[in-house]
Amino acid sequence: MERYTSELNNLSTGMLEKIAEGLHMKAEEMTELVGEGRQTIRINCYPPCELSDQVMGLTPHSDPTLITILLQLNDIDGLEIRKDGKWVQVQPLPNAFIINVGYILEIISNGRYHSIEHRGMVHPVKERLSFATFFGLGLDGEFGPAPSLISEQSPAKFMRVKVQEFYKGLFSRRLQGKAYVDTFKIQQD
Ligand SMILES: O=C(O)CCC(=O)C(=O)O
Ligand SMILES: [Fe+2]
Repeated sequence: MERYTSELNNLSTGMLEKIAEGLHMKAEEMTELVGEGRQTIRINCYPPCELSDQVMGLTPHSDPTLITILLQLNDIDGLEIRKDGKWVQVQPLPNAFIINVGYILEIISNGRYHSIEHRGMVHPVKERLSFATFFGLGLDGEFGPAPSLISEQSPAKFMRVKVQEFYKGLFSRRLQGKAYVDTFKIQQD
């Protein structure tokens, strides 16, 4: 477990560096924004349910992370993402991770990356297990769109927010689609 979490930490750091490069952010900016980051893990266990077409395992949401690295432990279908308004199944591939973009990356990238709305469905006869490793921010400090991505032509689309307030606000509301990120949007006219 210790090895898994530390390897995944390296993987997420490497991915965030590449994402920063792709966004043409200043090289150190992502490292400074993320600091030591905050890694948390959730193991999801969805028992089988005969009425699988009438119940939900995990309600639609986006993760409060920069990125989430998801492992479908026993390769059972169930993860769905919302694409163009429709729910699309994500087929588990053996020995492959699924990377989800979360709210924090959406805000830091000033909306260039979109957090992905997803949900967990249950299987009629098989138990489903998934292992989610979340990469968020340490509780001190604040974050907002990366300064190097903001200009007169490309103004900030999101407000800056204290990390603690961000998490506090999140946990005081119901898990509900992507609505939370919208509360940080700056109205453009
Ligand atoms: O079970 C899954 O595949 C998704 C889990 C998930 O979205 C989460 O833990 O945030
Ligand atoms: Fe999730």
